[in-house]
Amino acid sequence: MDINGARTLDIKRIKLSPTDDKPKDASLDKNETDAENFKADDDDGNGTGDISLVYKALEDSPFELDGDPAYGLCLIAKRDLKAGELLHDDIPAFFGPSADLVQDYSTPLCLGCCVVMNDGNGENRCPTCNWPICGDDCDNVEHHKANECSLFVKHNVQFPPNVEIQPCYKAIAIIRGLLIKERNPEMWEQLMTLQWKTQLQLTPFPDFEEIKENFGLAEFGRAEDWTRVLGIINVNSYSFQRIEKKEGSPSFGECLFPIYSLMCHSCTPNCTWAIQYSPEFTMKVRPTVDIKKGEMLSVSYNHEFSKFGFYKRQEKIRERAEFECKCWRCRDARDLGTNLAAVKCFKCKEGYMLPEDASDFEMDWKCDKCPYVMSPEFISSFVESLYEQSDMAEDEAEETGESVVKIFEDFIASNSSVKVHSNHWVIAEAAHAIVKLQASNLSKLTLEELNKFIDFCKYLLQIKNVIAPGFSNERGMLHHYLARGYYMKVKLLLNSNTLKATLSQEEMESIYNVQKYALRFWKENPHYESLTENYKREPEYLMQEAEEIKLLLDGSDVPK
Ligand SMILES: C[S@@+](CC[C@H](N)C(=O)[O-])C[C@H]1O[C@@H](n2cnc3c(N)ncnc32)[C@H](O)[C@@H]1O
Repeated sequence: MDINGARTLDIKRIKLSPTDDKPKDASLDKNETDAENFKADDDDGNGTGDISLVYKALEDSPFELDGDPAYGLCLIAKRDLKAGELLHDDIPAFFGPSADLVQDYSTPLCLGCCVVMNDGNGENRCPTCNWPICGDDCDNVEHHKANECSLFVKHNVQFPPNVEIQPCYKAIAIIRGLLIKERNPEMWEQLMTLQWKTQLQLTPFPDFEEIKENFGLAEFGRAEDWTRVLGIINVNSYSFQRIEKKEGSPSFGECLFPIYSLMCHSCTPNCTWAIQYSPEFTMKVRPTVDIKKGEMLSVSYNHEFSKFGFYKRQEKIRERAEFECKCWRCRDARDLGTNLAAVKCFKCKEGYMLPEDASDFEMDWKCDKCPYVMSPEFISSFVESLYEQSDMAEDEAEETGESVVKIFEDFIASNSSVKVHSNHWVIAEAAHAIVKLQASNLSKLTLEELNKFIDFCKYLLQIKNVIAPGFSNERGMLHHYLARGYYMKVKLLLNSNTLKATLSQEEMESIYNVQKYALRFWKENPHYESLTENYKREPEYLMQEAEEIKLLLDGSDVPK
């Protein structure tokens, strides 16, 4: 029985009791969701709003609501979806600046566009309420005026209030959420369908009576509504950090999207997302691979999660998102066969150690060649110390005068297949660091260095092909680096008149194909429109370089 049972019963929201079902997120088997497992209950933080409003909001979209014992509510494809096609645009119900990365009130965030106000505009204030607004030309000043501005004037809330900057800005987002209650009761009711407590509930809610009092807003809203809106933000909001279109300072914010809040996370997602610049902060989502009708849509809630092997990743997700990830990759200790977490056996030094059952976080790790077992805590601290070692590469380079790239290469040589699997995430991270360091310096590399750079890109791609398939940012960026590395190699060979003797026509064609793929990635990337002019130069170089390779393929000369 699927969630439609809930719709016909017209219950408010569904609670899914955990079961032993192991659904495939790539294709949810509706028969696996059991009507007996659904019950309306708000105690554990599931929403209680009117779910029919969600169905209504989804009417024109290419996906629909479903439920699953492991994930809770989720979105599934209503029809086959093509990789790269743009899905439904979601406009935030509300958004707010996020002060997690700023120190104190000396660099406030603009209440309009969320930009960090530094020396140039740090003193600018809204003429009505005297709170920070970056300037008269702020794209989003109207959002501030329509929300907290008159409330602050009415209650004489002065900037800065008697709370630290992080809870202060969180309170602004909450206030904006609370104002929806009167302004748009239907949207409020829809927001109330959203999950508002994390599965693990590791962080207690603050005392909102006290915060309201300190803020000078003791009379505004009920403390339980403040708590509920904070919970909704914690579980569902998407954050952004970037350089706004106007050059200079970064902007930090978080947005609450009424539809995409229902999308679940996967460590090998089938969609990618981006938030456009202010004033709209529209969320764009595209499938990275073809998705079949009935399959669940998934994104990565935090792009950082994916690079880790399963154990470290699970730890991060528990700590940061406060749930136990049940995605198909997290149900496989071998990370879909990539062995991103596999550690060389300490005893036989032949086999690799992994737990036999990924769902049991506390299970001992076992060698695949001998009977040796080890506790996950021990393995985790061993891996952590290896990672710290590679993380010190830059400091070591500064101390010894050696090149950082050489230090990373030595780290890989002495640990890959020796202490950990050659695909282990600490090795892949070191290779990634080399690629990133050299990518901005390609024209200075020798042929030998370029060949190594190309090999590192290919090594990383064979991992990403599995854990981030299709038009993922990871694969797109790696194709971009690879294409640029190939181009520089062709240039070097051309300059030494050895091109024809070194690369066959077939190899040149495959270089051109990598360039075309990298260009397609840029064209279909939802992040592209959010790039500043500086970043847009990268795909422009790529385009010129692809034209040159095409000329060579056609037998024409290109400028040396
Ligand atoms: C943004 S909400 C997604 C919608 C949510 N499932 C619901 O029922 O409203 C995020 C929450 O969904 C659940 N969730 C999302 N992805 C999951 C995953 N891969 N494994 C387990 N739970 C997941 C977690 O409880 C998480 O806190």
